[in-house]
Amino acid sequence: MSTPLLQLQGVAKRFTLHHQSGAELAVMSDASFAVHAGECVVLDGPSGMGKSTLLKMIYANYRASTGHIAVTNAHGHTIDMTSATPRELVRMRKETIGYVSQFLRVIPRVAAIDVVAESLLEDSANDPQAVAAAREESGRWLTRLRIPERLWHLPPATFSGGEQQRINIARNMIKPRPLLLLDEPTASLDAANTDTVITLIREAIARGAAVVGIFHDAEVGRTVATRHIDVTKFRSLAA
Ligand SMILES: Nc1ncnc2c1ncn2[C@@H]1O[C@H](COP(=O)(O)OP(=O)(O)OP(=O)(O)O)[C@@H](O)[C@H]1O
Repeated sequence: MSTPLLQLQGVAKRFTLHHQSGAELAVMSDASFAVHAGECVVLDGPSGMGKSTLLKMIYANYRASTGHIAVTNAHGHTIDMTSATPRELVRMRKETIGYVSQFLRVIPRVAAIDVVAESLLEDSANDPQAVAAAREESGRWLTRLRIPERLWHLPPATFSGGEQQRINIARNMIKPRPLLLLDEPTASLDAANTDTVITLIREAIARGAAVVGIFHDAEVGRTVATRHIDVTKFRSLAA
């Protein structure tokens, strides 16, 4: 079988609770699995079991306490996200890993169309044609996700929860990166937009992306999953 895009080996996470005299909270131990191109792995398990923590460790927002998280980058090289340098992490996030977090981290005073286009604008080197193409592509994503045109030139800070979630999805999916992490991407969406996001995820899988997702709505998870992993099995080892 081909090299996995993502491989976790013996990943554990313990939080040190500084406001509780440094007590340790063991959330996960010995998480080991691989995800290949064209797969959509859905993480299952009750609330508080560590699903979001696992995505944050893959994206290296949280540092794994032990273990290795190997991600094959856009150039075919493997980077261990547990020991990558800050420079490598920036590059991995730019080129290789898309991450739709639960909440949009709003960039003050930047219009929605440019918030969505940011990764393409960064690649444009200020070439006017490339900048125009990036904004056009952003407009297509905004249209697809039913963001009314009157909002495109406003900063998303005051948008509704569902609008912000759709901006976050567009912003992180507009550039077709090889690995896509999705943390409850449909949690605030109505049925029509949920269907659109399901279609977008299927398109990402069809182009060969590896997807790892958490879905509040189990039915949505079942619809997009090519495989399920119950994180409880990683939790039961943590004591
Ligand atoms: N930064 C942190 N500091 C301390 N504890 C944390 C931190 N982040 C997460 N935790 C704890 O880790 C555990 C797992 O949290 P996590 O958010 O990963 O669960 P989850 O399975 O995604 O839950 P949900 O389905 O409710 O979103 C929880 O007990 C949580 O309180």
